[in-house]
Amino acid sequence: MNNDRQSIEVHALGLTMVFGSSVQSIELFRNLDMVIRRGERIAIVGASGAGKSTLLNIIGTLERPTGGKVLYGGQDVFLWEEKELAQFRNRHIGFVFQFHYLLPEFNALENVMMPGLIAGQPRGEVKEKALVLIEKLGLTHRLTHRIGELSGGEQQRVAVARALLLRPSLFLADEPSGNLDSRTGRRLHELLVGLNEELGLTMVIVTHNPELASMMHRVLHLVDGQLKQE
Ligand SMILES: Nc1ncnc2c1ncn2[C@@H]1O[C@H](COP(=O)(O)OP(=O)(O)OP(=O)(O)O)[C@@H](O)[C@H]1O
Repeated sequence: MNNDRQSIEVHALGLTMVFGSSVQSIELFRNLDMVIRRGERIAIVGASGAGKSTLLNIIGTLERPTGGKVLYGGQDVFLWEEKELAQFRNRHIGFVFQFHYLLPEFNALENVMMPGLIAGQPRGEVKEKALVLIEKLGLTHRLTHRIGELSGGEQQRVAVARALLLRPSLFLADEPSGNLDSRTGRRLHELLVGLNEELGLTMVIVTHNPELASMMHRVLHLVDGQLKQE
């Protein structure tokens, strides 16, 4: 399987994030910069509440920062209309969350196909791509199982396959192994590293798991509102 989609370099510039009112507010970060180069795998670590998920959501265009910019290939994505941004996100960014948000009323195959169908691609082509990914992730025997009939590790692999369907420029994962037992978690970690090495998939992963962090090219520690390289 080739990754025919060019990865895009991503720059976060001067990010500031403040929640709350002028009376009571929490500042998560101020003037934070980050570069994600093509083909890199990066971990973001830090204490609970430091703002890791918020930072990942901003990089993934799911949340708008209070200040600063996120550039994809030089383009300031937060200048776009919400609809345009949603299309860009679906097309270019693959997201995996700790609680994967799969659709329980659909089976594994249908869940993996969903981003392709949302993007308006022909059903036959989408199905073909989904089947290749499902096989790669070792889930072929679970194709027609509904989400509730799959183990936690299988559900997480379905979420990874779904995130990869449109060959994203950037793969983001928030605690992907957070609710898995250590053996299943380890398998998922190896799978993610393999996808990076094999497909050149650029990835940023928020994790509390030291083993997963140690498998990344760079570990960035979010502390006192700044990223420090370990
Ligand atoms: N929409 C919001 N409104 C107000 N406060 C928020 C909002 N989103 C997050 N926060 C606060 O910002 C802080 C950072 O949250 P975030 O989830 O980014 O941290 P985290 O580093 O990912 O934490 P954890 O490791 O526990 O998941 C928390 O104190 C949280 O309550």
